[in-house]
Amino acid sequence: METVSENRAFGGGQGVYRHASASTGTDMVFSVFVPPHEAGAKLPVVWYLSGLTCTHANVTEKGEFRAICAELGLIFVAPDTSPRGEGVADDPDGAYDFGLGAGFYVDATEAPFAAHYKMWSYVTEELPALIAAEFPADMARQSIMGHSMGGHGALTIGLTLADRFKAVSAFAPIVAPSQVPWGQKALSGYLGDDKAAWRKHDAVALIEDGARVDALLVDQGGADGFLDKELRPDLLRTACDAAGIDLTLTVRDGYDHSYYFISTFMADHLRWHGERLGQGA
Ligand SMILES: N[C@@H](CCC(=O)N[C@@H](CS)C(=O)NCC(=O)O)C(=O)O
Repeated sequence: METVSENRAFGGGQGVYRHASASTGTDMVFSVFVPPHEAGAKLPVVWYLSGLTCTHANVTEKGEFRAICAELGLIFVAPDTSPRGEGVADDPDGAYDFGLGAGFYVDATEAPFAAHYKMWSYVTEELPALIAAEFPADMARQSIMGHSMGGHGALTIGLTLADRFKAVSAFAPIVAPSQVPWGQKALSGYLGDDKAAWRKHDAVALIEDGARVDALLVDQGGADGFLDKELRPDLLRTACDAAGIDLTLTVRDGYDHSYYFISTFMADHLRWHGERLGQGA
């Protein structure tokens, strides 16, 4: 692992790191905030998965998570959203919603994407092992959150690995990719036409098929331009109600899809995670 940058922040350290990923077969960059802590202490880990077009940098620079993570003693990890570099296939038209910056947190099975687009394995296996080895992380206390495509990632990973994550939350998530244009394009492109494979990467379908968590926290901007066509939190509401999952879904009037929205509600989400990770209110 190579250090790209390290900066003192809120008494802790904000780092950006690069490593050669066996999952993707590319170099991958991620960021980690380590709050101030006593020597030898192990701290819980909050995973943040980003949305379309993002790298680790968007939330790292605009997410406003550090003060609350320092207060609560939470490590905050932000991976990239796709493999990148020479030989990595992109959307044939260079569109923003598929290919580079749009890995959708799946292990692709379709050529040419299967060669490098292994974001599920990267985020659920390889990067956690690296975090456990290199940072003062208590891997028995992890939680996951994300935005938009990253909200989809947080929900699907949190529902699938429910024993691993003590809290799952999302900002403006894609909740049912099988039913919306962004998701249909991505899942068909990465996984092919087998809809059974899609269901493992669709939060609403996972819940319909029996996946369970005790509770979910979702905030959604009421003025988000993607709300009705791509995000559809109503579908998550229906699925959670039918399954008995305690979903706290709040539509925030006037807020859009941007980091102005995310940063406004970041502290609320991290406090909710902190309570469930044993780090106080
Ligand atoms: N308007 C964007 C659509 C994609 C978008 O809104 N991406 C969201 C995640 S789905 C984001 O976080 N963008 C980066 C940022 O706001 O910093 C574009 O066309 O690039």
